[in-house]
Amino acid sequence: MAQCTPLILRIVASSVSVAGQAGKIIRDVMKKGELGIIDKGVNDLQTEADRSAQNFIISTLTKQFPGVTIIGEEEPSCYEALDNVTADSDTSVLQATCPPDLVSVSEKDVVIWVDPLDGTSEYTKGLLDHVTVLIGIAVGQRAIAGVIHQPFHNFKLCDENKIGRTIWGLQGYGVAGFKPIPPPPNKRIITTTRSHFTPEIQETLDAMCPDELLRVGGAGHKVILLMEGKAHAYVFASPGCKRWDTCAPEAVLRAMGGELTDMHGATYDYSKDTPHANTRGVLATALASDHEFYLKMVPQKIRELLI
Ligand SMILES: Nc1ncnc2c1ncn2[C@@H]1O[C@H](COP(=O)(O)O)[C@@H](O)[C@H]1OP(=O)(O)O
Ligand SMILES: [Mg+2]
Ligand SMILES: [Mg+2]
Ligand SMILES: [Mg+2]
Repeated sequence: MAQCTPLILRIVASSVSVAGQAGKIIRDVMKKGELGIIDKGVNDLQTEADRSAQNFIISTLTKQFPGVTIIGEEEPSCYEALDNVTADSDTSVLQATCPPDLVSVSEKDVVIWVDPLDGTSEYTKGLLDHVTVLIGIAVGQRAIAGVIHQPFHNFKLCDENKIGRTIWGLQGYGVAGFKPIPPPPNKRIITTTRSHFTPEIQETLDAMCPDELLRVGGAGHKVILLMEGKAHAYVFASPGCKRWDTCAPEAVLRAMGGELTDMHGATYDYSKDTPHANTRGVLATALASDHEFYLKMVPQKIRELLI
């Protein structure tokens, strides 16, 4: 790969390739049927697919970008250096024009947030469309690029070449791998958690009076629903999500023209020493111009709880 290609494009190109390969690891574990489920806490599972996919992603990216900080969801005990990893890059990303303000970013400025398998609870239940691989790229405090790979997209076609899709986005460039569709006007469709529902989420949704509610798993999957025009807003008035759940979705959504913030309207910090928990919840909208409208409907009591 030409070293004159800006670092940020090289990281996105490698992340696109690595996410697709991690998706195959996730499908192979499901095919084998031995999920190796471990309980990490309350309503918080890990499987062999989470472990193996993270090991592969971090081994590969570390080898290519040794000066970049990489933070993954699963514990470092799951990470072993793999000698035989292939260091591919997606050539279409390398051909993209780098936004001028990102041309001279260096390795020490970058943090990569890895969620090797988002939607683990749904994965263990066979709700395979809800699963994504998330690789988010931050420069300083800001999520500026992201890759969302959906390993079981078109799974029913049974043709290995047509299974899975990868969407990537870069601030100042836009999104690729997918043609975004605007949500229907004059409607209020909200997507929220399937497996981490709480009375506070219910109270927030009641205040927002949606025409339709889509309860599905995964932060990546819900942002895909926003991009597909199937929902207007993603509402999670609860503290369970972490930075690796939102870094890639936030960057991709914003590159499309949407927005993702906490429930107070502030952006999360993605620098390397930041806390991992998204304690102030998540609010995402397909159209950034709608964001304020949804923010205003969050009950004061819920805002005070999410600090
Ligand atoms: N209470 C929680 N504990 C652990 N992870 C959570 C919790 N709430 C949300 N998450 C993470 O955020 C994602 C989106 O949440 P939800 O599907 O409930 O809307 C989940 O798939 C899970 O990521 P992961 O599957 O990677 O562990
Ligand atoms: Mg998890
Ligand atoms: Mg996750
Ligand atoms: Mg995960």
